[in-house]
Amino acid sequence: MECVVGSRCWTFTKWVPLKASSGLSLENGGVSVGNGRGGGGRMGVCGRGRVEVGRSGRRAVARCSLSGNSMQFVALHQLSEWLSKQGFPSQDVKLTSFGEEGIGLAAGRNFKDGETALKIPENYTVTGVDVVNHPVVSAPAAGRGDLIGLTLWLMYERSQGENSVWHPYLKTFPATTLSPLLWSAEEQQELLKGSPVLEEVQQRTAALEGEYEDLLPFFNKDTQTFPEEHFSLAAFKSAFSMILSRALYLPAADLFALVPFADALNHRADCQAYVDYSMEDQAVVFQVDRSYKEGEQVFTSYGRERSNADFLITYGFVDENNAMDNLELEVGLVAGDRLEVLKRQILQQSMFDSPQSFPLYLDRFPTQLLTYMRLSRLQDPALFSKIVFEKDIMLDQANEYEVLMILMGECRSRLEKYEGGVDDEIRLLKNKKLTPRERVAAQLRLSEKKILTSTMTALRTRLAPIRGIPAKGGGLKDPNADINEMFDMVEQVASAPKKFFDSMFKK
Ligand SMILES: C[S@@+](CC[C@H](N)C(=O)[O-])C[C@H]1O[C@@H](n2cnc3c(N)ncnc32)[C@H](O)[C@@H]1O
Repeated sequence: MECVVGSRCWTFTKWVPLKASSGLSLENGGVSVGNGRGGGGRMGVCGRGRVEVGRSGRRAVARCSLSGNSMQFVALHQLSEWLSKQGFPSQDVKLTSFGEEGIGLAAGRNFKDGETALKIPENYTVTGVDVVNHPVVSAPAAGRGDLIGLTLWLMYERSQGENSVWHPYLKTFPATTLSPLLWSAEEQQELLKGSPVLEEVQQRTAALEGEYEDLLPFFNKDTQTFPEEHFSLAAFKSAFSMILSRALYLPAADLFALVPFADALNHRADCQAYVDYSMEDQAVVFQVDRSYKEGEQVFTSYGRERSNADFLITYGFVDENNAMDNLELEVGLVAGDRLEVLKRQILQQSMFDSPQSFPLYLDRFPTQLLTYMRLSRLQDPALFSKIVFEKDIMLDQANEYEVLMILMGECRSRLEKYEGGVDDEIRLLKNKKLTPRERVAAQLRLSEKKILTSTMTALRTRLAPIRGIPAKGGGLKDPNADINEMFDMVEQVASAPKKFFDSMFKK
């Protein structure tokens, strides 16, 4: 079977014949397939019914009670056994339970930076090709995206229970994810109140429900093949969020794939290594980007430029160490500006639009955002020549003051949409009784509020000398006394910024 994806072609020899076990080993809480090289490292069974997984590198790995996790433990064992029988090649990593992050991969030996930790032949993966060739789901999946195709595949294979050839693999998937796509409308409203992600979650939920509506005629036509129990809206959403969190996008093949072992890799913010397809090896491969000691959890990156909102929707977690976490700020030219045509030309030359989005990070925002705003508020065409998007050049003080105050007003009005401030979220997160959904939502709100408050601090620092706020060792004369009063009002009065700047910020 051939699958042509652009210029890249993936040829599949589907499902390999059963082979004798190539040496399954089940070691001290970690499960590996193959020759079992590596031993148990620092992991060890401690006492009756407890698997202690000790400190693993930089991360403390949770202790897991065998009684609590025994089903998962057995499932991992069965997966390894099954893969071995299928001739799945030996890997130098072990499927292991890692507490909060769920199952992950532990190094089965010491790794040096750049070494290959995973090489999984393509015939052990599930992709769009399997969906197209599937006797049941190929029809409803036709013309839909890869993710929906894989969702239908998962729903069907799940509905087959132990009769599915994939049962040992599917059994190791977590029961659910914390993606807000699975929350009720009320939970979305309540837990994401104030966050810009709420609208996105609502839109995506509606799109998902629309997709299901579209599929219903297929399901209703043959309720024996598609029983309500396994093909309900809830089952569809659950399968979709599972695929969203597990299917790996393989850039070199330009497709999504379910890949045993590789889809157990957890994300770490400072990691750059990612899973990809190797044409040469006809396999899915993963090279580590640092050294690991045997037993340490091996990490991947789920994407370097992704916000926490994106992580929450896709994977159901918020990464507190995400240096690329950001909030988008959309700005535009002022409607009715007499210099609009000229300004538009200047924007176009630098490949900017109106409206245009810019990211606000915890510790920075782009110089281009300030330049854009300076241009948008400028009324003296003689200063146009000073506009350089990559450089932080103040055009004149009044313009600078206006721009900084507009940004300040926008941050303030966005903060006011949430309930409580940063401290309230920190306090809330100390409450051990929070549900997992409440916890991830509070983590997200906290990360967003922090971005807004730190942006406001940065703006105040820029504003201080312009406003004539005394610096250490001497007073500054206020050069903007005449407009100060007006902007003070803008910063203080909650409703004023919105009214005043509505034309600037396109919602
Ligand atoms: C591709 S799967 C990885 C395997 C998964 N841990 C499991 O138990 O099957 C992605 C899921 O792992 C979890 N995960 C991965 N990285 C994480 C992290 N840094 N923090 C919290 N959860 C993480 C999330 O639940 C996410 O939806």
